[in-house]
Amino acid sequence: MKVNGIPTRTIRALDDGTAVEIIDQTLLPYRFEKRVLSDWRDCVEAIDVMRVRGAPLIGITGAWAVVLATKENPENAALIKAAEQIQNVRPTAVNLSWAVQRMLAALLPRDPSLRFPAAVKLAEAMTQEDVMLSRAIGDAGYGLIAELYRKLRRPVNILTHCNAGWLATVDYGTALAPIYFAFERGTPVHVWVDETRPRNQGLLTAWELGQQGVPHTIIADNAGGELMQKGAVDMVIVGADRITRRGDVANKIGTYLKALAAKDNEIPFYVAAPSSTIDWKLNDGKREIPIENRSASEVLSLRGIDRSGEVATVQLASPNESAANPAFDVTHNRFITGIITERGVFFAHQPCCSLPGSDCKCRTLRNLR
Ligand SMILES: CSC[C@H]1O[C@H](OP(=O)(O)O)[C@H](O)[C@@H]1O
Repeated sequence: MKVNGIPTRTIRALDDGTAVEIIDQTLLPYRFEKRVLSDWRDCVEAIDVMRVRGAPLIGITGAWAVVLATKENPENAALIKAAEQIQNVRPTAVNLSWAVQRMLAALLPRDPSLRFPAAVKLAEAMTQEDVMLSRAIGDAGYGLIAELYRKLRRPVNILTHCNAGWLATVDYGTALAPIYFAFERGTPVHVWVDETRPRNQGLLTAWELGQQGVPHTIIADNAGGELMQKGAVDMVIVGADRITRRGDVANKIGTYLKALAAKDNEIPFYVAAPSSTIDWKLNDGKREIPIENRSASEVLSLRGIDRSGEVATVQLASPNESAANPAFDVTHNRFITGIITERGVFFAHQPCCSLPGSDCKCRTLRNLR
């Protein structure tokens, strides 16, 4: 997508893969600054403190971290040890472990002396693949927005939570991709943007939408239910960090509450994600998806800019307060209308799939496998 009119991606390789350049998202929306990472440990730090964030993007960053680890030492022991540290930085998004394991599976059978160029080639292919996946998700989701517009004959009001835009991927995004496609194709939309405490990724979403000229309004996380009850929300589209084979979805904390409110107000609730976000090993999301617990300080403080325009953190709570900070929650498939993937819109488990010997071809997730 564009930043000040210039096509920009969140990550790109430099110097034949011996370094990568990222956007430091801890400075957005106040400052747009890029950062060069030339050591795999810098990639680990960038994922941990969320200079890069968003399930697909941390996966791609993990892939490039494996490239840099291979550059440093392509021998099995060192590479496997580095990969272990890379994939364990953040546990909830399946994309990180998926990307690291995909790199290892391609590299370990090779002679160590040939691993670095192979790693660069695969990481580059995965980076391009992510862009294509986001575009396909945008196309698939656009149809849902266009269909709603045909019924409403007025701008479609879409609520989104956190940031699942191009900043969460290499380009285009997941939940925001259908919105960008609709806007670019002349279907009028307006986006309600949840601020998304405690890290306020909604400010990234607002910044992204503003850069593309998409109408939007920032709201407090707790305002979504009221807007839904007042008929101001026509659909919800959010991203995902991990989806189980029955369609339970882990996403940013607060997603579950929006899904409850949408169900109660009979508002379609869609999740947008590449099919690589589906963890086929898991079934019951609430029981099986690991939820990242982040530092209490993120809840007890707030990032912004001070009077001099410097990015600063201010203490919100009185000293010595304690806080719980689960970074994700899980929404059961019964609250999800559909999952927008690069291969079209799929649905959670349907009764027909349970019939003995059923080989139904309905668009349930299992037919995505
Ligand atoms: C396109 S997936 C983005 C997904 O990741 C975000 O989490 P975080 O900002 O902590 O990386 C959030 O869950 C988004 O929906």
